[in-house]
Amino acid sequence: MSEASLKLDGITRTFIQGAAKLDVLRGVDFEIHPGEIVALVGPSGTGKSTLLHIAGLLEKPTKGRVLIGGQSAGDLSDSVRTRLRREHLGFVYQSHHLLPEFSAAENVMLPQMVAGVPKAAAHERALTLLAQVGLGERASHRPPKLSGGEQQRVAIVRALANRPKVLLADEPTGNLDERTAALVFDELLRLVRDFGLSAMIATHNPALAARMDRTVALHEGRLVPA
Ligand SMILES: Nc1ncnc2c1ncn2[C@@H]1O[C@H](COP(=O)(O)OP(=O)(O)OP(=O)(O)O)[C@@H](O)[C@H]1O
Repeated sequence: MSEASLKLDGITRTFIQGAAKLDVLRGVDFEIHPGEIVALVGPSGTGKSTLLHIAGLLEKPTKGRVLIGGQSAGDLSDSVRTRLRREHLGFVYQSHHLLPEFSAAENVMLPQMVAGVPKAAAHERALTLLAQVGLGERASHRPPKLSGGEQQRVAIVRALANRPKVLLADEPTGNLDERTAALVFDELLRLVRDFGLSAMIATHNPALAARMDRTVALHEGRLVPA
């Protein structure tokens, strides 16, 4: 089988709060292969967000290694790690985290410009991506003028703007009503499949989990098939 897009090797994460010690992750070993879409489930508080933050290089594990396309992130300087995150990983949160003072297109342009894409090319790509989620006519609108579903669509294409290899998403439709959530989730899956990405998506919704290629659950700090 080809090399894993994302590999977690013996990941542990312990939080210390005063005298209390909380072992949230206790040795997670896991691989996502190119093009594979994995649902991450588990009761609230089992560590799904913590695991996604570690996999997304937003947080460091207490122990263990994260390998992105075969490269171990822990061996890298902060600046190279940041570049690896920017070039290989896209992240979608439950809340859209769009900048309200910028238009939808500008929100999608920003990560590209930070990565050095010229403004005109970033604008063109933003418009192309927004059109792919039915927001071609709304590109110049600012987020407060968009519906919740539209805001989350913008957040999804923003995460894809720099052509990541792996998309990580934490309850990406968790703030939407059931019908909108189903529509936005359809679009998310369609883009991930069309672009040939790997993805790990945390969800509390069994119907959404069932639409992914496989499901893993966090149980007592480890990932187990579900
Ligand atoms: N920075 C932190 N400091 C201390 N404890 C933390 C920190 N971040 C998370 N935790 C604790 O780690 C545990 C796992 O939290 P996490 O948010 O990863 O769970 P989750 O499975 O994503 O939950 P939910 O489904 O409710 O979003 C919780 O008990 C949480 O309180």
